[in-house]
Amino acid sequence: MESSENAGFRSGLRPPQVRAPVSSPTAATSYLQEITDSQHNARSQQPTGIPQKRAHKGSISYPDQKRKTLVERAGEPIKSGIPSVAAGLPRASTNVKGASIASLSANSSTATSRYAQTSNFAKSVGPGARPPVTGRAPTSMGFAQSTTTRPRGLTRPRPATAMANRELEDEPLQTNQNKGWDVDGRLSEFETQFKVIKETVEGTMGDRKILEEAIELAKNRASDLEREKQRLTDQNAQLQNQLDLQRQENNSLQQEKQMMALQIETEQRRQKYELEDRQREHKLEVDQIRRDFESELDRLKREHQAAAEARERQYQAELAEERTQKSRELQDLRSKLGAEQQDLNSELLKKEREVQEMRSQVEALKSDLDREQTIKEMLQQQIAEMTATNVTLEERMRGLRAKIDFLESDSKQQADSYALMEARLQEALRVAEEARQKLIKEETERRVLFNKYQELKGNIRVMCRVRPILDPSEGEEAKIAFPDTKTSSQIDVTGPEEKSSLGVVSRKVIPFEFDRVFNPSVQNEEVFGEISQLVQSALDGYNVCIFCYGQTGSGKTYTMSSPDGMIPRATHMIYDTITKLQEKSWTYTMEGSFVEVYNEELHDLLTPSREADPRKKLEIRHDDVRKQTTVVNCKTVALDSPEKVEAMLKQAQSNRSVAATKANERSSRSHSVFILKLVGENSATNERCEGTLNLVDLAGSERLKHSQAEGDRMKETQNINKSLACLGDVIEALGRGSAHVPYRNSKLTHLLQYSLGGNSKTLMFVMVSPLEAHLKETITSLRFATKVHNTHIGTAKSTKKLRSATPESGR
Ligand SMILES: Nc1ncnc2c1ncn2[C@@H]1O[C@H](COP(=O)(O)OP(=O)(O)OP(=O)(O)O)[C@@H](O)[C@H]1O
Repeated sequence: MESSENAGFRSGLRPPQVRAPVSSPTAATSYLQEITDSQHNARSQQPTGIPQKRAHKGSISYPDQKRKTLVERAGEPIKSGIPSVAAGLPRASTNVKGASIASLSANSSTATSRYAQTSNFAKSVGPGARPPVTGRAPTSMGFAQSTTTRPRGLTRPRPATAMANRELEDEPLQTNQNKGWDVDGRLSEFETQFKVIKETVEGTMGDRKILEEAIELAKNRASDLEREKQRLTDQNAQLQNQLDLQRQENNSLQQEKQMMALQIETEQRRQKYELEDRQREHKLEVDQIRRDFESELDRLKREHQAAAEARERQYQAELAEERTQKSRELQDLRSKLGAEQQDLNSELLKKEREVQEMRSQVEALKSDLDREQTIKEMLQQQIAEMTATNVTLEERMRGLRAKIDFLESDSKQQADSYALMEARLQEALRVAEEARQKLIKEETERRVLFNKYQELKGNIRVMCRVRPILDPSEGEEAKIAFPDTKTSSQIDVTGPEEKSSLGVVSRKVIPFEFDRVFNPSVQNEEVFGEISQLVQSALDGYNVCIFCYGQTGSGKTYTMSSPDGMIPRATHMIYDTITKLQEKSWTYTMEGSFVEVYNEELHDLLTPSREADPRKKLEIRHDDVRKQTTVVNCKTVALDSPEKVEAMLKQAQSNRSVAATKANERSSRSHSVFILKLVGENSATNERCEGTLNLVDLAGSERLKHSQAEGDRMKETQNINKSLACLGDVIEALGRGSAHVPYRNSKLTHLLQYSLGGNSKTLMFVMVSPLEAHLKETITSLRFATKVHNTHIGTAKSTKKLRSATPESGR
């Protein structure tokens, strides 16, 4: 549009009018559809289908010419190709695609006049001659020129009328005289042309109507769009208003924010000043308080010093008084002690006499026992002889029976002889039965005598064992002597170096006496020989407890649990005895359990810790009637073969190893208790006995101050020391015959309650290291053992009793 306008102004001519080309009727619809697009686009572009009149440089515009009358046009020379004019005119439908609404309306309003102005027909039939048009656009209108037979370059100005034309073209008219003046022909031609033109005009009128309708539609559309535009403009204005409002609001908020920031800053400044004031005040206050405090402190110090001096003076006076009083008391005590010592010496002499008496009693009992044993052997011999006689008699009887059968005679002699034989046989059987009964009785008596003998030996016995040096690298050997070679009951230990008040260094020999002392060369077999009598007591229905006490590495585990230690040997002995006792009508059941006391807690050594149910804690239950102890939730194994004992020991050992850490062997830090329950029944005498054998491997007895333990290790050591001290207390209380024995003070003594009291036999092994480095611990252990050895525990009682009376019980 812009370019075409500029072109128009440059030429100084009227802006060219857009001319809508005539298109087919179907194009009208698409025209309407594209109006909207075209409103904008068409302004800057020339629609392709619209031929545009452009003002070319040098071209001439002619004023519109007045339409000629038919008479005027009749004078013009006939132009061939008129029908083609009709073909070139706009048809019924008009293609206005791409035209702007403004140009369309302009075109539509001038359409008719333009046709009138520029139709070829008008040009061809118009009176005035037109100057030749060179470079004219090859529009549909242009073909009018081709209607002449003349060449293009020879065109001349046309005459204003047909007549003038004729004069101008005189020469050619003369050559075609016959043709040019045929008026009728030409009239009829004109009429034909007129008809054609009329038709064309009518068609054009139709087209015009259609175009007007289209224009109307376009106008409506334009007004719609105009309204839409108006609405959008309104909306836009509204939005603009809103935006303005928002902006205003934003501005006010910004202002508010600035105000707030200002206020905050002011407030902060105010608070800062206030804080500084407060700090100043506070500092002043603190200074004041400090000054007050210092003066108060000085005053108090002075007062305190005065009071302390007064107190010191008073205490010194009191102390002097106390000292004189105490020295008086000490004198009294010394005299009292002298008297008591005398009493004790006399008591000791009395006790020694008692011991002598006891020893003679023991001797007597020993001879009784020997006598009984000889009787027993005699009886056993008799039984053997009787059994042999019995066998012979039975053989003879069978022979006689055979004879009887053979002879089949009823003779009196034979009958008498048979009766005699029968009587003899009966007599032999009776004697044999009597001998068996006597033997059973003897066994019961033997038990009573044996246990009496045990009781006389003391219900708590202490034995000492010194282990050999395993390797020379272990260190220097302590000076330990075994002077009593006859009874093997003494051990002399040379104590550490001592400095007298005169500066003389000496070493004391400390003698200790026990029931038996085993030197390093003694093997487990011999040791077991000494304790086998206690195992027998357990089979006889007593509660027996065998301890191993001593410092770590002194040989406790070796003595108790090594493959040939006390536990396997005891169980083997029990199996052998049980088998032998079967012929004396005794049947035994044996059950074993293995527990550990660690940090005052009980653990089952036969259940791996990963399988143990943490909710089921081991609990100690005592049966006061049966004098028996059971550990609830603890695994108990029926030991019906020696292999089972071995398997049980192995399992206990492996479970104990799991609990051990690399640094600390668990066996040194816990007490292990092997509990063997023995229940025997005699079908002949209806006797029943229930005994328990406890084999205890105590934790290392080293003192806390020597072990220099810390943390968990310290806790362990404290627990060990506590339980060992409790064991000593219990034994002491039992020895004193105290009404209250503090069994419950430790787990170990609580567990062993019925194996440490009146109804029990106790053996303590005190294990000693042969090394000089362990001398102090050795002496401590031996002193503890001596204390236990000096304790006398009340007479043990067997749990043996008769079962409820049965008809045979009188036997
Ligand atoms: N009579 C002995 N004959 C030979 N070797 C022995 C004897 N007594 C102990 N031993 C050995 O001495 C070492 C320490 O013994 P043991 O482990 O029995 O000591 P412990 O007192 O049980 O120590 P812990 O308190 O750590 O369990 C072991 O190697 C053991 O084999």
